[in-house]
Amino acid sequence: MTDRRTGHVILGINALVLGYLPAAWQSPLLGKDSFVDPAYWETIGRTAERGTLDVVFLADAPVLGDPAHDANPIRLEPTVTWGHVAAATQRIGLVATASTTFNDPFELAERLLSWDHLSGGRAGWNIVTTRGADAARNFGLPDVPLRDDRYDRAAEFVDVVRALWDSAATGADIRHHGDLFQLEGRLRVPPSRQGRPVLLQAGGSPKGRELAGRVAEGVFAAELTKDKAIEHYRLVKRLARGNGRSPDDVKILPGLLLSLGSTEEEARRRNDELHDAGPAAYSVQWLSQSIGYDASKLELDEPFPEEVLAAPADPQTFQGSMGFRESIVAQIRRTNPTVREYLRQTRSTGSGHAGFVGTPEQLADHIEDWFHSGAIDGFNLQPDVLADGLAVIADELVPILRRRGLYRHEYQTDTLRGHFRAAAATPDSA
Ligand SMILES: Cc1cc2nc3c(=O)[nH]c(=O)nc-3n(C[C@H](O)[C@H](O)[C@H](O)COP(=O)(O)O)c2cc1C
Repeated sequence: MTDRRTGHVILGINALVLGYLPAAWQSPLLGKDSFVDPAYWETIGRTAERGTLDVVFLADAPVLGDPAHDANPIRLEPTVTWGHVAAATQRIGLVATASTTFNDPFELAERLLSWDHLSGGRAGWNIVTTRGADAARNFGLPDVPLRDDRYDRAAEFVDVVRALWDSAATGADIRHHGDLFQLEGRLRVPPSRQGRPVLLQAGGSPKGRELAGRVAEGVFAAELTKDKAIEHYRLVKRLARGNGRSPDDVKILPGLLLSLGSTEEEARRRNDELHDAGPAAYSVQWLSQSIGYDASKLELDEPFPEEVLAAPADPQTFQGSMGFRESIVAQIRRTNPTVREYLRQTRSTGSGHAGFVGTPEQLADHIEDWFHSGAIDGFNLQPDVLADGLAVIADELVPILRRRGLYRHEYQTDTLRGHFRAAAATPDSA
């Protein structure tokens, strides 16, 4: 029996530009330039705000994506996109992903705090270390640094950024002489309405979770099953406590891939049509880059060989996300499907992120179940096509959650940090 929590869930939207499925661009609601159209992005912000959602989020990497497994290979830089949307909205939180491997802490601290000012205190930074050699080559490197080196840099990078944000408040220079960064000085940007941007983290390896426990106020996670999500939830809350923080200081927001319809059949038909309209090899390519093995070489009507599921020989050099890989392998081990069955089932169960195909009422049931089970503080929802999927969330899902006492009727707070703090407390069981 789970203890019934009081308070509301957190609802984010991981915009993924046009939607999480590669065929999203074919929607009749979109033009060929929607992804660079200011009006498209204003509509995303305003629709999310109409639903009193907490935050819109942009995952990102500083590289042209591979359309074989990236549904949105071309995209604008997130802080610029959300800078524009901030001017068209008043309450919705705005989270941009930025790499600690391919940025400079002073420049990023200044850019994020400036944007936080102009958004009225609604900015958040999703901390990632970036995966894949393609991004590295854009910065003159043959490959990304080893995973632990990336996270050692991330840890020091974040400390420098936070010290610089402190200097904005104290007016005192910082003198940082660390292993990776040396700087003396202070920011020229004053503190924002919420003081400083909210810190989020995405990355499920041990060092990723360690960083989350120490500094993150939000964790964008990949959890395919409720029991693994509960495990992850309790781990990060424990890590926060271990760093002298309240478990309420960090909110856990797994991603959820969505295809919604007015009936389950309609939702399934929409999901199938979008998958069928996309590249046939997309699911195989996504799986291959997630587990670090060319899945097209596997026997379709056989289960996954153990050597494919076993942990990467060297996690330091594994090019994907350990967080995604672990969630996929746990999902496969649960039902031991053939490769063909797995690729088919991922249409509804998701791969990397959990999937959901159904009605807004059924989605509210799912959210309520995971929330009261202590598996989440909210979800980072990822519609198959944003152009219409986001409106269903704002206009149909939110009213259902409100009737159940699970969501705000109107904004009571006006900063992103305020939205997070207004959400339900961590259950005692966590
Ligand atoms: C839910 C989730 C979302 C992620 N989003 C991004 C992203 O937008 N950009 C990025 O470069 N890495 C992203 N990552 C990967 C990591 O943040 C990071 O890049 C790192 O290199 C690999 O993370 P991990 O091995 O700790 O999972 C994501 C990972 C997870 C689990």
